[in-house]
Formats: sequence, structure tokens, C-alpha cells
Amino acid sequence: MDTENTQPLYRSGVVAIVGPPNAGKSTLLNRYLGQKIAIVTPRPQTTRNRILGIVTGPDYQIIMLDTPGLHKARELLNREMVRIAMESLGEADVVLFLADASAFAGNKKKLEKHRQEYTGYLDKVRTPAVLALNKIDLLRKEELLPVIDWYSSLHPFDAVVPISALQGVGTDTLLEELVSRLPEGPQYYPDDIPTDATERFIVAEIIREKIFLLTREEVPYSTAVLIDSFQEEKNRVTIHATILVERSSQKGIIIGRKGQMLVEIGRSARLEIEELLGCRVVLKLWVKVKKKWTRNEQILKELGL
Ligand SMILES: Nc1nc2c(ncn2[C@@H]2O[C@H](COP(=O)(O)OP(=O)(O)OP(=O)(O)O)[C@@H](O)[C@H]2O)c(=O)[nH]1
Repeated sequence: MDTENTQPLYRSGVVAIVGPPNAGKSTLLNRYLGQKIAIVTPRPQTTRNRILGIVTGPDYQIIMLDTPGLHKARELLNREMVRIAMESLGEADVVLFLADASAFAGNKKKLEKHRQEYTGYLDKVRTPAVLALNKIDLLRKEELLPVIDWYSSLHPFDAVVPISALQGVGTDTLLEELVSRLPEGPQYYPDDIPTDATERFIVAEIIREKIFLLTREEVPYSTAVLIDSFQEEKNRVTIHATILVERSSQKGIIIGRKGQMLVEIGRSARLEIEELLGCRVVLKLWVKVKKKWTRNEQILKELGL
């Protein structure tokens, strides 16, 4: 008997998630991974590096790239973020363009302002592209249709799927649409590896997320976290990390009155790191002023940018 035809087709490849800042790219990736790998905050441009998540199913493996939001970039750091996002386009088998359907719904004028910006990079896409319109939990049905129409006019998308990454609505359909456009290929990674990011990287990201959540305005954007040491002992991991800021006033904010802010950043980060690593964690944080680090190539390199 010919067994070859009875074997289900195994599909695998790279899906690059691109789109404007704050669309919910990291939330979607975490949902598919079933755990938090990419940090999520209510503020735009939190994701700086490219984060790779591996979603494995019975007959597919998607290597998902969560990229920094595409935006107009001025500083070297921001230019690097956009470059990373654009590079991902070139490596992708399928591009997933994710947009926030609730942003500017009912305001076509505001949407139009972004047309050139979006078509600028969508025109470079040579692979199948799927459009996902996120945050539909914030919209009424009648508000959604004009948004679908507007985004569909930007590019000949192969599929359009409204979703709520937060609530898990439409995300299974989206996954099916993505998988069906992947080429036939092998399983690249074992079943139980959700990411190629190191524990050190995720730990630094968790600390950065807490800074984003606890401080205001430009402070988190001027912050980077460097892991100085990561020492595993019997039932405990001791981590020393430095928080870089650009100005001494920012250092004051991160430390806070009587050190309260730094204690809170450390406490909330430690709890989450303990969950990630599954053991007790001692977290020691330092704050250091490094003027203009966002323009310093060496530091950006150290941060993997
Ligand atoms: N209501 C609602 N909020 C969502 C949904 N998906 C994401 N969010 C929220 O939107 C905000 C941004 O989500 P992220 O996942 O950090 O967005 P991102 O696209 O990775 O952001 P960047 O770091 O700027 O690239 C967070 O506050 C999320 O909780 C959704 O489906 N519904």
C-alpha cells in the first residue's frame, strides 16, 4: 500500500508579526505560546528586540517573530527597532499584519494619516500576508466593517481575521489561516521549547516591563536593563541587574522617595521571575546614569539590538 499519501502534511516556517505600536503583537504571541514570553504594557513601543516564539501543533510548527512596532524613527535606538522589524519581513514565509481595530474606529481622517506609513512597508511584502484586526472586544459590530474595508485597501491581503488577542476570540481561526499558508517543512524545534530567548533576556525584559508599568512619560523609554550576573545555586537564583537611565533626574524617579520605587520595581519583577524560573529569586538592582545611551552603538549591541 502507498503510505505516503496518508501521511498528513507537516507545515512549518516563519511568521513575522508586524504592525503599528501597541496593536497587541506581544499579547497575541503570549496567547499562542500559552505563557508570557513577550512583555505587555499599555504603552506603545515597549518591544525593542525581535522575540521569537515557537508554536508547535500536531501537524505544524510556526516560528513567530514578534517585532518592535513600525513607527517613524528618529533616535538611533528607534531606527534600530524599525530596522529589526523590516528585516523580519525578509525572513518571513508569511507576514501577519496586526492592527488595533479600536484605534480611530469611526474616524477615517485619522486613519488616512497613516496610509502612507503602512503602505510604505506593506509594499515591500512579497510573501502571503494575513491581516488581523485586534481588540474587537472594544468595538461594536457596525464599527468593525468600515475598519476592515479601510485596512483591506492597503494591500491585497490573503485573509482578514478580526480578533481579540486578550480574550482569545478569533485567534484559532487566525492560526489556521497562518498555518495553511506555510510551506511544507520539518519540525525545526522540539515540542516543548516556546522561545529561543534566554532566561537572562526574559528576566531583563520583565524588569523593564515593571519600569514601564510603574513610571511615567519618557522615563521608561530612556531605560535599559543589563543583567550583570545570573547565579544559580541549590534552590535559588541570585540576579544582579543594572538599570540604565539617561539623566540623573530619571535616576531619582526610578529610585523614588526613600527608595520606594526601586523596591516596588524589584518586588514585582522578582515575583514574576520566580514564577518563570520556578524557584526562589534574589534580585539586586542598581541604577546608573549613562548619558545618551540610546545613541550609543556599543550599549545597543550589548542589548542585542
Ligand atoms: N481590549 C483589548 N486590549 C488588548 C488586546 N490585545 C492587546 N491589548 C492591550 O493593548 C496594549 C498593548 O499590547 P502589546 O501586546 O504590548 O502591544 P504590542 O503591539 O506588542 O506593542 P509594542 O511594544 O508597541 O510593539 C496592552 O495594554 C494590552 O493589554 C485586545 O484584544 N483587547
